Amino acid sequence: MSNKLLELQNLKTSFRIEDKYYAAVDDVSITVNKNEVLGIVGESGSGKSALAFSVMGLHNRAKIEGNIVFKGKNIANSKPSHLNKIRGDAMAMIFQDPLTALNPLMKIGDQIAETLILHRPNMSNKERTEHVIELLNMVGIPRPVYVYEQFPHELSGGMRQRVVIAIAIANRPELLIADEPTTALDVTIQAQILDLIRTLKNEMHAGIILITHDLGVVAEMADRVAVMYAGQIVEIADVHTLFEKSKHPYTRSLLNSVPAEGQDKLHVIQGIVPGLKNLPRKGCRFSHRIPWVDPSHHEENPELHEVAPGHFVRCTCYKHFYFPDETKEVHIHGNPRG
Ligand SMILES: Nc1ncnc2c1ncn2[C@@H]1O[C@H](COP(=O)(O)OP(=O)(O)OP(=O)(O)O)[C@@H](O)[C@H]1O
Repeated sequence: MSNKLLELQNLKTSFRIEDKYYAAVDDVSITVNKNEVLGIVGESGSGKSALAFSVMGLHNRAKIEGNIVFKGKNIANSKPSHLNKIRGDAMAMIFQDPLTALNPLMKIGDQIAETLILHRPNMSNKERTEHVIELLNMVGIPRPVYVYEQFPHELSGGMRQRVVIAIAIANRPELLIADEPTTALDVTIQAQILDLIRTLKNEMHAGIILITHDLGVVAEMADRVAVMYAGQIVEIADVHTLFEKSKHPYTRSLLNSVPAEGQDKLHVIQGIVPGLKNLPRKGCRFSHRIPWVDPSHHEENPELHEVAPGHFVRCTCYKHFYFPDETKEVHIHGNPRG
């Protein structure tokens, strides 16, 4: 039996700005397997959330092209009635900001019960209440019977995020998308929430897409990592390879901008991901951030190249990339850490 849970085939998500559509996710093809955490990293504006919302069918006015194959069925552009059956059931999402994800006027327990009423209508009231308490217990909320009756504003940020997770896992989703699930939390709470997500993978064997700009989180949690830049995947590999043998200049600059043990120098590449209207659509999208690399080293139509089994890199410029304060000779034959 196939282990494949989700397959994005040439996914393109475009938003209308004034009178034209601009792709925020541009020709992305990736797979998420059961019992696997796929990390998606990239700077703000690289298209991570647009990708997640596309999978969940949460874009109202975007144009979606390509296929989103979930458990063998293409759900791209499915009717809302069909998506409503899957969302919160076989597929669920943990949002970045628990305050906006929760209804401020509804008791915690009732908010969790709501998703059970929707997807498991045959559950008795008693069974449902018991299940909600069990879920609150599972996500590590102390005094669950008491918390059932509380409102979101009465809980701390970490506890609220646990409630959001309880809602997401209420129906034992097979695919869980976590979009920056710990960004709003302090470091100790962050570690607890990540532990919880790890437990979910181990106990429920779910496939998890973990979106973050925090490379430390990815290193700790992911099995495979996709690096996004300007709407495209620029590199994808298993987590070990990505951290030890990354090749794409963007990945290398992401890794090199974080202080690491034994590293005496940080290489920060200037600039930001351009806005949608100004995104370069031709050639290597990262080229304007690395102007010292000879233009002839970029491909005209950069493709993902499989440089080792399961390790893909976009644009052959990686072969010629070096940081300005390194010597060219050391790097021209590959990554010094590789
Ligand atoms: N509904 C929308 N309409 C128009 N443009 C949008 C819309 N949603 C996102 N965008 C644009 O699409 C691009 C990708 O945004 P997205 O939110 O997916 O990035 P991201 O990588 O998730 O960033 P962050 O880490 O800040 O959440 C950005 O340029 C953003 O401004």
